[in-house]
Amino acid sequence: MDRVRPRVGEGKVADYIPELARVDPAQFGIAVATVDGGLYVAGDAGTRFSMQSITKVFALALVMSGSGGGVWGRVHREPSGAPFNSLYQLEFEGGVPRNPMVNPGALVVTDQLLTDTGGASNALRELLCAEAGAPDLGSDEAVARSESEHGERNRALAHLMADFGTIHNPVAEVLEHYFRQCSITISCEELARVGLLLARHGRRADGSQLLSRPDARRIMAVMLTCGTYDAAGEFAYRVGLPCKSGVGGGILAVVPGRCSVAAWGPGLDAKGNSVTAALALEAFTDVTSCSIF
Ligand SMILES: NC(=O)CC[C@H](N)C(=O)O
Repeated sequence: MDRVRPRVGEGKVADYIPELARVDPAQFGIAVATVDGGLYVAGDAGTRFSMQSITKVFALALVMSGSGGGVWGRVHREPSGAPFNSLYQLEFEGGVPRNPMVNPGALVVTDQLLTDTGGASNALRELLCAEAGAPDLGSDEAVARSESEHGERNRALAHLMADFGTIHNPVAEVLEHYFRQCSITISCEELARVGLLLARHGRRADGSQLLSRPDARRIMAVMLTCGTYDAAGEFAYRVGLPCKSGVGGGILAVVPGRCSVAAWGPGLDAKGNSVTAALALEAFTDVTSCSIF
């Protein structure tokens, strides 16, 4: 906390989704959940925030546990080196997104989830509720509406992919589910518990296996290389853990076999990653030496 406290309030809250711009930037929380049942919290770890792109990890987990490899024909697994909502790369590369952690890739995953389940955002909500031990997790309707009303870029990405044949379900339906998925709210404490799904190599809180061990490993590899967009190299250098960020200011990091760390501070840097959450994760690995390297 000492390294982060003087920086709380730094960065800029996401305002391209106007509802997110209403969040007080002077907040910070962190929670560490360990595979043996420990939970350590500091700051605003109990305050719920908009999960945003962190949901992309768990949508991918559901798709990999269901249709398995089906989605990989329509999305690559390479870092994009471009912003999460970039259009030019998508068109240049024939409508196949670079990875499932950027918006177009996540839209493909949502499309697959719709096909697999017929109700993508519900399946995801149910998974998150069960792993967090919080049955009341759900979408913030005002944020979902705000995303939809200001979602022209996501619409452009989805329509471009539909034109290339990458998206199979009706574009409006895919977007609706995607916006509802991104607007789910969660606290650091709850998110850290959800992250244990990966720390336990795919085993759920109830002891059942959602993902095979190799698939859990693959998802963490995608998080490490793509989870923080065009800052993934910087995160690997500074933090050294698989991470996934969201424009709500949350970042989830996983230490395989040991623990899951959720940090949150609403102020973002220019690449859309939380300034204080990144600092906190860097301090965490510096102090604990809990890194995969
Ligand atoms: N990086 C993010 O968290 C982006 C998610 C956001 N809902 C969007 O689609 O733009």
